[in-house]
Amino acid sequence: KFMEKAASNSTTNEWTLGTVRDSLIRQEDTIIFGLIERAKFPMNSVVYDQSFARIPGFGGSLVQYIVQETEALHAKLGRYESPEEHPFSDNLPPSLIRSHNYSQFLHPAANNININKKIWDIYFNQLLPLFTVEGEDGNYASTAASDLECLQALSRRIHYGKFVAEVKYRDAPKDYGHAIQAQDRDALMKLLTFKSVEEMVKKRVEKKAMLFGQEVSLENGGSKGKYKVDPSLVSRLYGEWVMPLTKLVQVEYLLRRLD
Ligand SMILES: O=C(O)C(=O)C[C@]1(C(=O)O)C=C[C@@H](O)C=C1
Repeated sequence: KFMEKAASNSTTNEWTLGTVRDSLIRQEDTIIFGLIERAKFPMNSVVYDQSFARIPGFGGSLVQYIVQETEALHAKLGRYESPEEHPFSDNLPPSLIRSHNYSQFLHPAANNININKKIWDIYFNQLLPLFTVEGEDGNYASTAASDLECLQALSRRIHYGKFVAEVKYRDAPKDYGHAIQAQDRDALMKLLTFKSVEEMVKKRVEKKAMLFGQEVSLENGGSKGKYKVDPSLVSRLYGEWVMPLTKLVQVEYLLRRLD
């Protein structure tokens, strides 16, 4: 019994509910800084207009182009071999470098879960109009690059649900096992939800948005309640989209956990 425990600990010692939550907390910073950077630019809606781009040999918009080309470059350096990374593009080139020996913490079914299409739609149709002001300033490439940063940060955070789910499964394999065998989404959702944690997350990201997005001045007083992104919007972003999607990834993963 003891040996069994020691052996299982040695393969999982870096992954606990505490360490995966620490990573989610750190990723909040990346997401909020990304939004602050994007909010520097107005909407620049031509970036999303397929008929504006007219790039020879490419039918899509400027943002589709920068995503496709950047992901192709990153794929060549093995970015999407990491279990924490998920591309938005299909048909990426293979990695040109020696593979890193990533720890086999997740069940192999994790490889088949990628909800980036959903993240893409929500980001462009619902989030962007909330975080940017109307208008055009011509900084199209910077705008598109900044969208890609936001998309990557959101995607990484949301798909991190796979790690959260695996930790939770290992902590309570019997409870989860029953719900998985029954393929009961609602029961899984109930098991993995911690309302009090969600409330804390929403409060913390709001506070971070205040701190990171304040005007810094050497004169007394400093920030006069003017923030680079609206802190209550960041809290809403988490409550309405980021956490629900992270939970969706957890459910999708758990449903396949015993395959
Ligand atoms: O911290 C957890 O337990 C998670 O599953 C992560 C998370 C989140 O997305 O932040 C999602 C579901 C829980 O209800 C609480 C928080």
